[in-house]
Amino acid sequence: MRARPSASHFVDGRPVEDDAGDPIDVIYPATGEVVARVHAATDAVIETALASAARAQREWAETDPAERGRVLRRAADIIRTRNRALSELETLDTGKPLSETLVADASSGADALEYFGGLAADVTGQTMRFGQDWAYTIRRPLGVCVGIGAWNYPTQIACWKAAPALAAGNAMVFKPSEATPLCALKVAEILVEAGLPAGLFNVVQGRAPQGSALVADARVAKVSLTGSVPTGRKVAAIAGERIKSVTMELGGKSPFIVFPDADLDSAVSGAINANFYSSGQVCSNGTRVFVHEDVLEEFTRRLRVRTEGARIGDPMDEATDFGPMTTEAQLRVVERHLATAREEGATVLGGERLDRPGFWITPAILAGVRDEMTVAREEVFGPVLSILAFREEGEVLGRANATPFGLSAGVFTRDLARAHRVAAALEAGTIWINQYNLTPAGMPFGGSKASGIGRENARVALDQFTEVQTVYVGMSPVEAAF
Ligand SMILES: NC(=O)c1ccc[n+]([C@@H]2O[C@H](COP(=O)([O-])OP(=O)(O)OC[C@H]3O[C@@H](n4cnc5c(N)ncnc54)[C@H](O)[C@@H]3O)[C@@H](O)[C@H]2O)c1
Repeated sequence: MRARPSASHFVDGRPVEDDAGDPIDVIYPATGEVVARVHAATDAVIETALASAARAQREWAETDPAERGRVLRRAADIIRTRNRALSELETLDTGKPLSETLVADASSGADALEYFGGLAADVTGQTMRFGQDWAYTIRRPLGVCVGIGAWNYPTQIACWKAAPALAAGNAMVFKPSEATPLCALKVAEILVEAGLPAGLFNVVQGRAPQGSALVADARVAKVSLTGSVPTGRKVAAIAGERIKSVTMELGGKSPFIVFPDADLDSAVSGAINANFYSSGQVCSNGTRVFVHEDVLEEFTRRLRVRTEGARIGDPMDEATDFGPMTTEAQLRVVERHLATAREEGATVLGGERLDRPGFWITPAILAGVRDEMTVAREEVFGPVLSILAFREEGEVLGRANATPFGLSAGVFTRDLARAHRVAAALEAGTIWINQYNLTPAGMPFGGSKASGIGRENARVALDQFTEVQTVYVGMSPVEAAF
């Protein structure tokens, strides 16, 4: 199986190759086969991308916002008509099963393009009065923005960043993860096909050096990163030194709380989605599953039975619902965490390496996990669900919040007052009540504490790709002291 992009990069409206850059092999995680090869961007490619973005952005900012919106909505329509091919590419890039990618990747990208396409003509300022004088504000695009992606949702991440940036009149240079370089190239092609002028959305490949070169460039006004906390610290430091604004979508160790009155089957489904979807490679996953002592045994029993029913196999078979890890390195991280959890006293059910080519490990349920164990403190980013017992609401809230992360949280209960009381007390950017991991384009998504700065999606993302310019209007003669 081969994926063969027409070139490594997409710059100034067309595919661009420069094989002087370091090679990056694209590996299909289900088999370990090399399916394509791209090259990291050379300085020349980065220069062309930034120069074309800076040039194109000036005109785009002057374009009628309604026209900008039409381009994005046309791109959304094209993505939907090609959903199957794009989903197969996403599966090839990430190893996620087609049963997921057909519904959650290209279509989520299309949702964002459609949503921000609809909002493009509604970027408005305010007016305010000061006696006879008054002032008004204009929301202006920032200029050239850089997007840097993680490997778990390559199409979605590219679209979630491009859509608000472009709707607001910015240009973007996007660097996908080196592990999944293919999907963003398709997004770029489709945007141009939909009528996006050349230079407004460029894709350049590479690793940390290419990412940091983009962030450091004086022409870049803003950086939106999806990645780990350590990378976030580095990227925010480069941006901070140069006073650039940032959106940081980083990692998590989110709590998922099951009260004794919860609909237990629904809570089990929620926990499965919050831990095993995309083989657990989801930033917002609720990996610390706090279960009330009264329902602990029954919850664990149902969870085990359901998890044993997971159909693990060929990701291209639509009947499969659990695929491999995306990279061999991440598989090793998961194995290391499982070994440490065993040493620290957790009972590990599942989590077995499958004897076949590719990066396969079965879903793991860890029982008897305590707060101080490594697996309860560090992000694993794999199919590892930790069960922790609790007794009281106040106790579980304290434990849930005792983490440097603050991305997400989940609460399962039938008690309305408790659901909202607990949600209000949780230190997390996104909280689901009796649901988990749903992220419609109209809902702000992002983290607090070490999990991030800023939000993606919804109107707030548009605000964060613009800045406020204030104009004060004097209506009377000016007085002065002398
Ligand atoms: N909050 C969210 O929305 C969200 C979504 C998906 C993934 N994530 C997080 O992403 C992580 C997994 O993804 P990953 O392993 O690709 O993350 P990563 O931090 O290793 O890499 C992310 C991106 O940053 C680039 N990069 C690495 N070092 C850089 C540097 N010094 N300067 C500039 N760019 C640099 C990488 O090449 C890659 O494109 C997890 O921590 C996960 O929680 C967060």
